[in-house]
Amino acid sequence: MVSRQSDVDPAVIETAEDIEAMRIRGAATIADAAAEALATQAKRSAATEPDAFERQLRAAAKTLYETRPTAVSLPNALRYVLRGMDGETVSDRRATTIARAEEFQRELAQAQTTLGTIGSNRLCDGDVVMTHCHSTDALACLEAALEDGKSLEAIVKETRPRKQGHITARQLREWDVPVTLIVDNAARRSLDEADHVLVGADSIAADGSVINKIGTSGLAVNARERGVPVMVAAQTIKLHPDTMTGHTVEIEMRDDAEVLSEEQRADIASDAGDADDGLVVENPAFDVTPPRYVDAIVTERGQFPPESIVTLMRDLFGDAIGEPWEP
Ligand SMILES: O=C(COP(=O)(O)O)[C@H](O)[C@H](O)COP(=O)(O)O
Repeated sequence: MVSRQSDVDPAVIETAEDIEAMRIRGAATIADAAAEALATQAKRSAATEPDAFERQLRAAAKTLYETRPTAVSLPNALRYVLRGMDGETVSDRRATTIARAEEFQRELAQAQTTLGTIGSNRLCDGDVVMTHCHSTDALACLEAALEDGKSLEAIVKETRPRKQGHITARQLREWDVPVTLIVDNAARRSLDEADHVLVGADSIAADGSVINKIGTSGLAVNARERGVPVMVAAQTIKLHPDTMTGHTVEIEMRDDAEVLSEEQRADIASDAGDADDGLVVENPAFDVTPPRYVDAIVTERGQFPPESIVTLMRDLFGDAIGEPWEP
């Protein structure tokens, strides 16, 4: 539940609720919405003192941060925008925060385009690409390849329980790419038809592990067994700075109802009735793919073997990592 602090603008609360309920979803889209929300807070703040203004912005960042735990693009976006807040007056702080949020959004879009061009080089005319979930970074690679005149086909995993594969299929059909939609369990069988597995990421750890939609790790293991290369498309905003100091990435556990409706539950537990506490639903939203199953991580800074991602992380983040809302 999104907490409602009195000094946080209703538009920020609404964005936080949309992220929590997955009306806004996908790591890059979440980051973009979070930056936008901080800009809105800055624009609408009625604070008359610079310190009060800053407190409001930090409270807004905390509200946004607490929505979903796994996509590091969210705290990275909040940190980036808040670091730009500067000046001795409210109006200076407002202007610098808004400018920084806009800069962030521009760079995010640019990074995705650049990454798409880099990733498209891995794809050849006539290739068949298997996708999982819906990733705008992964789609950017396909879009760039199509713009290059390559013809592609896609095998799109449905991606239970929320079926984000449908969003991917819709986008690919808009681009006129032939799509074969499969249930998740058909992936190993269909890998024989695929030239690449292409997925996005919510977070990438310092050791090159890829945290992405549940099912990615099984897909990657199967792909390795079938000899199909696994490509991860992820802007550097997906790199998780805390993991450099040994922290692990929290995997979001979502509501049972995404997996099992009340009606289905009652059907399974018909003999035991409502009191059946022997029926537990587990609904992890993400999993961790070890680096040895990933062939390349494609970022806007180039493509990397997963084991070398830590060097890029050090370049980008140094050692300065704190909670995003902390000065
Ligand atoms: O796992 C998901 C989305 O999960 P959810 O639907 O639970 O948010 C996507 O693969 C990544 O977020 C990358 O997406 P993008 O490349 O668009 O950042």
